[in-house]
Amino acid sequence: MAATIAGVFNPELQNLIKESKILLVGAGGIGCEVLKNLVLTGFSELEVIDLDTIEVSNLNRQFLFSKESVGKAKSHVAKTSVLKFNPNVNIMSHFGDIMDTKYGVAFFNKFKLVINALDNKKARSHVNRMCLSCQIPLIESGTMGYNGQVEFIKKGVTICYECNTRAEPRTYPMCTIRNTPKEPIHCIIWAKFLFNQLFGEIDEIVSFDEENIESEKLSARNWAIQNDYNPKKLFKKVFFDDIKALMNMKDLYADKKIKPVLLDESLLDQEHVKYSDVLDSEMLTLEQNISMFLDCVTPIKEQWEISTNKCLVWDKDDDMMMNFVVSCSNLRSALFNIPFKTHFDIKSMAGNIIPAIATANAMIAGQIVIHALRILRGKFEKCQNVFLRSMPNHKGGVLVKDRCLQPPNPKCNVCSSKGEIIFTTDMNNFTVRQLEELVLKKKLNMVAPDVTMLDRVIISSDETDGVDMYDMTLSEAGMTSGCSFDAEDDHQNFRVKIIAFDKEKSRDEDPDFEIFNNKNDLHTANEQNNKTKPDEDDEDDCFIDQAESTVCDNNGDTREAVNHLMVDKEEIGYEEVTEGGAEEIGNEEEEITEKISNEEIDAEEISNEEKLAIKRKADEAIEDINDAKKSRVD
Ligand SMILES: Nc1ncnc2c1ncn2[C@@H]1O[C@H](COP(=O)(O)OP(=O)(O)OP(=O)(O)O)[C@@H](O)[C@H]1O
Ligand SMILES: [Zn+2]
Repeated sequence: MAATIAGVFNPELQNLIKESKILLVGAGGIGCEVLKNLVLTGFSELEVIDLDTIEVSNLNRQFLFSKESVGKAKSHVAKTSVLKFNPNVNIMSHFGDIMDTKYGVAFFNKFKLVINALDNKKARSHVNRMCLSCQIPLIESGTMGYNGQVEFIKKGVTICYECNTRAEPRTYPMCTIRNTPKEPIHCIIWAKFLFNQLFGEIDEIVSFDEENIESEKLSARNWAIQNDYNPKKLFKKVFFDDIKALMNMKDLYADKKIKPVLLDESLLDQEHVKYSDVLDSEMLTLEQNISMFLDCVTPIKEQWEISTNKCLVWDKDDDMMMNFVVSCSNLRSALFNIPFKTHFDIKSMAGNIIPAIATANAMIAGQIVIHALRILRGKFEKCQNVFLRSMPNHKGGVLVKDRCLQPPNPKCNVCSSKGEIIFTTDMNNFTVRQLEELVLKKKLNMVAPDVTMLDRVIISSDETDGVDMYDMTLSEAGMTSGCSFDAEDDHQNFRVKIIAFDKEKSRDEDPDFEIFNNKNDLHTANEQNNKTKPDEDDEDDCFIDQAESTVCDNNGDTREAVNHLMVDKEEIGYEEVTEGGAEEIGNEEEEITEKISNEEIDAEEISNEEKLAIKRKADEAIEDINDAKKSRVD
């Protein structure tokens, strides 16, 4: 393989590649690409873990899987497929959840490097903590549409995954979309899937009872063709019969609050209800949604019949396609007791659903392996974060690199030793169970938390301890405003001191609890009348400011400008694959910088015009990086 081909890598690196044990977490879109790259690069000691089985919808980009492998464990099939590239590689595949306590410190300690190719924040945070605890370098990655990033994390050297607040993830589990929608967006995604099933490229199967999912004969498309896309029959099938089938799957809704309700049968025969005079910003009634659905099926079917390969691409600017998604998602909402949305809202929400792009995953996976090689050689300083942009920058590049490693945030609850957070809630109503589920597990990403207050155990991860205070409120459990307690997760080697304040809920819409990183944030929040949550842009700005301050020093404009240009230079010279190969910059500003760094000219001697030129270039470069960061994927 590549590592052993003379001239590709030096003998020392060849050995490192052969001998280093690597853990890959996730064998999905990015994971498949990474596994293939690792094997083809010559890595020979690999373990891969994934908790999921293969779905039809994975096949378009997770190329290690084929139709025959649908339903099988991703990790096992991925292993079998890449062994065909090189049968001499030692790969162990695990079909399991990386958060399972059986993958503890002893498991992680085996690895020289861990690579995350995950799709959720909780698992990412968990692996982050495990790697910090075991002092193992971690490569974190993600893509969204054409965007993506690769981040290097090492305790004491870089920021960790949790050093900065991250936007909430924008992906949705398929089971929620299929069976237990809770929000309008779940119904909108479902409606788009249904559209694809009937008229487009089939991705997820969202309709028609589960037993027949694999049966081609009863696929939604074939059913619709057999019934000549009769709108009324389709309406009955999707919004009545399928729901009855879902309701019969007792286990699905056994202990959940979310259960579908059946619509009134008389709606099947309702007269046409006019909706053309309803503005896009106004809400349609249930009856209007039904009429809209019945009206749009036939025109779309006619478009589909004459389309290339009989395949339509959903387009938010096509009135009929838009009406289909509006009516289907609102009808689905009616079944699950979810508020309707207006045409206008649905258009913007449906237009923002971002598809996974195979080439973005491939580029990110390539970059992951380049980082892996640097890490093995101990060249951490070259592992700056890399961002994949959706549009080329002014130099025609789509991959941009941070100017330097981001140092750890000393206030981080996870990687700094001073983990302390402020927690406010209504202590007379908030229960110990809510503290465990909503705060410790959901918000703070713990897996098996223990809570002690003044040596008294309030929550124990060990059932045999017999501690059961779950139904008590925090007050009943002995907490008072201003008290502090320790929450820890031994498995993650993560502990944090929590200072709790009692805060009565004055309005229904107030949150059940809030978390602040320090007292100042709490005070600011109180001052702003609880409007605390920074929006996404603020977070990004914060992040970027921090990055800039680590590079610029106080030596005045010229130095700053030159520093900025260095970024530009590195970024343009995205040639590091060749490790120090010549860069094709060749512009005036570059020559000046080189002269300065070679001490051929004194920085002070640069003319103002030249300074301005440098500054202009630098600003463009910074803008590029900032643009890329704004689309950081979680
Ligand atoms: N806790 C976990 N333990 C093990 N594997 C996990 C865990 N959580 C998620 N995964 C796996 O991570 C993989 C993520 O891949 P997925 O394809 O969804 O996203 P991706 O690789 O980021 O790319 P894309 O979204 O483009 O497909 C999935 O196969 C999923 O099963
Ligand atoms: Zn941190």
